[in-house]
Amino acid sequence: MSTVLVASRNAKKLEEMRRILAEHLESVEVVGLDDVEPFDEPVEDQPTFEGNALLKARAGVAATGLPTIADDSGLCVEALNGMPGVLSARWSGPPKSDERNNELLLAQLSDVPDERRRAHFRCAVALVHPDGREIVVEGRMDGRVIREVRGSGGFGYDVLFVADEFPDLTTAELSRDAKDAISHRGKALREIAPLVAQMLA
Ligand SMILES: O=P(O)(O)OP(=O)(O)OP(=O)(O)OC[C@H]1O[C@@H](n2cnc3c(O)ncnc32)[C@H](O)[C@@H]1O
Ligand SMILES: [Mg+2]
Repeated sequence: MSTVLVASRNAKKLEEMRRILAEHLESVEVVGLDDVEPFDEPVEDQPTFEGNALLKARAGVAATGLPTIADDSGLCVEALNGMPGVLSARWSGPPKSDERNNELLLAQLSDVPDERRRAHFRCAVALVHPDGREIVVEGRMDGRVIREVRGSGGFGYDVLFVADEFPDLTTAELSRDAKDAISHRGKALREIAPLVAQMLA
């Protein structure tokens, strides 16, 4: 049985990653950052999701010697020219708070009419092997930002986001399976799962 490290500090994101990988990866043990010796995690200072995902995965490999998967993701709002984008996690400043991020986003969009509230989530998943091989895949989920928070599932901006596939529910109101089926993260991880199996074989 081979082992892969999933390098995320976001417990809810990690939970999504673990369950999607578990469904699509057999005989691979997935460990998290809490299961390995602590190490200095990199500042996510890259301009792209791909760049940050690679940074996090390479740091995991360097510190642990384990093949490492990392996700970098965010919400891109058309009326904000694609922001918060790679800055999504700390959009309202440190310390990271989903609640303050959502309040700020609502305030920024208060005068933006319904027809201009299009947005999409993006996610880059990087897989880095200690032998130097690297793969990055991306996923995307399209929808819009609503005017008040709704729902208690998911994390981050899910309470404000309605995906095109389920126009009456926020992604925080979807079942886990429904979110995974359409999410940026679900798409990227389902694409990378067979490549993880190949790389570890
Ligand atoms: O870097 P790690 O440790 O993995 O955890 P993080 O939360 O900092 O993750 P990112 O740097 O990739 O930032 C992603 C942010 O984008 C938002 N986000 C990403 N995917 C999301 C999703 O599925 N639902 C809601 N918000 C999401 C949310 O605010 C996240 O904190
Ligand atoms: Mg982060």
